[in-house]
Amino acid sequence: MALVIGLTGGIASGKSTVSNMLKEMNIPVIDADVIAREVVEPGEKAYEQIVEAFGEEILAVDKTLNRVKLGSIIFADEQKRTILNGIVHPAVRQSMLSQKEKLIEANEPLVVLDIPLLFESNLTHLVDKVLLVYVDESVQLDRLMKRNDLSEQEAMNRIASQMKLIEKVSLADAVINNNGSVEETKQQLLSVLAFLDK
Ligand SMILES: CC(C)(COP(=O)(O)OP(=O)(O)OC[C@H]1O[C@@H](n2cnc3c(N)ncnc32)[C@H](O)[C@@H]1O)[C@@H](O)C(=O)NCCC(=O)NCCS
Ligand SMILES: Nc1ncnc2c1ncn2[C@@H]1O[C@H](COP(=O)(O)OP(=O)(O)OP(=O)(O)O)[C@@H](O)[C@H]1O
Repeated sequence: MALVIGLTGGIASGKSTVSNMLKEMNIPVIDADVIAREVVEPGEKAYEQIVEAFGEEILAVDKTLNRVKLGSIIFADEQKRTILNGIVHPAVRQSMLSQKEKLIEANEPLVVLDIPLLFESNLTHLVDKVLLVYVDESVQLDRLMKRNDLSEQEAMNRIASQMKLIEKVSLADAVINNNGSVEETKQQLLSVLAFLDK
């Protein structure tokens, strides 16, 4: 029986950092953010729906989505975010589910689903255990502003578009505290994997 772990957290909390460690251990990771990019490529159904809903002004010159522009719209406006989610999320869910089934059929003992909005979108039924990558909000804000080159207000809008990380702690089966160094996070990951496998 495969164990399916849901890896979640908040924006810039360190999910990719942890998922890269898992990949280095040859553990398969299905990444919702990667799939969310694939399903909005030109020619895909979700791409057409987004252009219809948001207009050609959210396209770059090469006709791909201008993600910076779309992000600045949807993180500042809950209604527009709900519209985008309604277009993208069903396609992401379907693809994740079929990738998960394929890995289980291939007898992988451990499969990880990296889903930032696991709790917000009520997707816990897709996984056996939930692993949360937690950081304090001040660390999250700081890392997000630096990584995405955002103003404090823009970064705060993005954090506010998700459930607070502190509220996710009590919903998770295990928590990694990523306030410290990357090496400290790796040590926590190793202990958590041994614990979740029991
Ligand atoms: C708005 C978009 C174009 C911005 O693209 P960008 O390349 O700047 O960010 P990226 O996709 O890498 O997402 C970074 C992080 O933002 C957060 N985030 C993204 N979308 C959302 C959302 N709709 N609600 C809350 N948080 C979100 C997640 O923590 C995610 O890990 C893009 O995030 C998007 O299409 N979002 C809608 C789909 C979605 O919900 N994706 C998240 C997981 S399915
Ligand atoms: N322990 C750490 N110490 C210092 N910087 C870190 C640490 N962990 C992650 N970072 C940095 O913080 C930023 C966010 O980390 P990461 O991209 O892994 O988060 P994420 O949860 O995958 O974000 P998102 O879902 O928004 O893409 C990155 O720039 C990363 O290099």
